[in-house]
Amino acid sequence: MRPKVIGPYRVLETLGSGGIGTVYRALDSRTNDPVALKLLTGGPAMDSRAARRLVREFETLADLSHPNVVKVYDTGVFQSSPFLVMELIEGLTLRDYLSLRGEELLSPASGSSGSGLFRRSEGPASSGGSTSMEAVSGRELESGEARPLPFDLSAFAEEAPSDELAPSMRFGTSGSAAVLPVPMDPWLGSDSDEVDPLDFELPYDVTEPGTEPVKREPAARLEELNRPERVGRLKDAMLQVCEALAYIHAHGLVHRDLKPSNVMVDEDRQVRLMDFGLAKFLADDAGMTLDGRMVGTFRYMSPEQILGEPLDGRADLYSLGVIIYELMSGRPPFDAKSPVDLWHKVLETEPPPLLALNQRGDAQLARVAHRLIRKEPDDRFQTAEEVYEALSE
Ligand SMILES: Nc1ncnc2c1ncn2[C@@H]1O[C@H](COP(=O)(O)OP(=O)(O)OP(=O)(O)O)[C@@H](O)[C@H]1O
Repeated sequence: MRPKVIGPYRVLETLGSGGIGTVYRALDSRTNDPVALKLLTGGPAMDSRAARRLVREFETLADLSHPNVVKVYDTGVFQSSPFLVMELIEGLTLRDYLSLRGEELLSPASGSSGSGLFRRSEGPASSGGSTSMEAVSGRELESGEARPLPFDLSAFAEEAPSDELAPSMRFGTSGSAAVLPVPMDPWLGSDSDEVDPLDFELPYDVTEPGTEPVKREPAARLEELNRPERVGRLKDAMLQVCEALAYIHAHGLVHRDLKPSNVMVDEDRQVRLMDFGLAKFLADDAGMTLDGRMVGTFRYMSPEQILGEPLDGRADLYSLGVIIYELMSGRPPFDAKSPVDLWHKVLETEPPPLLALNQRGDAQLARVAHRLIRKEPDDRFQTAEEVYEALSE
């Protein structure tokens, strides 16, 4: 049941639930400021002493300050569960942000009250305990995590990429990507303008032993994934994630659970990295919680994280590569029915070339993604700054 009050915070509604806790919209009764409060009830069971110890570790997060990293204001313990009080982001998760289309945003339903597109309905808790939502008009967002939109959706209205991306967006002209040259080498890509995209053969024969079979999304879906405005948003969001990662890595933190739902975009299109550092605090050095559960989301985990090896920022860069790959092709580089099969694939096989899955995909993003998901950390980009540069070229 939703608590009414947690410390000095008045709980107003449930924003969502994940593997390690539930996030509430709350009000700081001392200042009347709205906040997001994450109550960690889904991690390892702990007594209040262990919770207090964890809270002391969380306090270091409050010292961090970066425009692309969600601000942590306060921490505390509620009924033996630690909680974090954060900046409330009035926005969307990355996946939902990318899936929005101009005509939906500009429809009369999307009034500034934000009540037009979706209405919240408190349903029975799903396996993850998430709040269920009901689409009132328009379509449900891609992730199925529809939530009331507290701002005018026209803030995300589609514009021609060239107008939209310059000068406020930080990537170069190549970023706006209409139809992009198809690379000579589907593994690495090439920027050659001389290759006719339509002449490109699907590289079934280039798949190496142990390579995942090429299973493409339907053409209409690929067209949607390649909408220039969407590609522009993806690139800009990735650049902002790089800035956030560079900052947290410089502060000795590894995110360990980077995935699309941990990236939020506000109405000014400013990206916030969420949940950084939590995984580390909840895990011991081998990346396991006290009850033996692995910390992190399997699909985005690097080989070294799967193997329980010591991690550095390059593990986050691997996760970033999986995110780009998935958001470009509509499917993750490795997929399996069980975690063990998935780990086997991540450790042993090569993913299909992105540009075989999505022939008209953005070659620059594809090259960056493939370099990021190399199995050996030494073979990847080594820092978030390097990724930023590669995406800005
Ligand atoms: N600071 C915030 N401001 C606004 N909404 C937030 C904030 N933090 C989280 N949320 C919302 O709450 C939802 C649940 O967040 P939570 O971090 O618990 O889950 P998750 O990231 O989906 O999964 P997991 O915790 O397993 O990584 C998010 O998807 C997001 O929509």
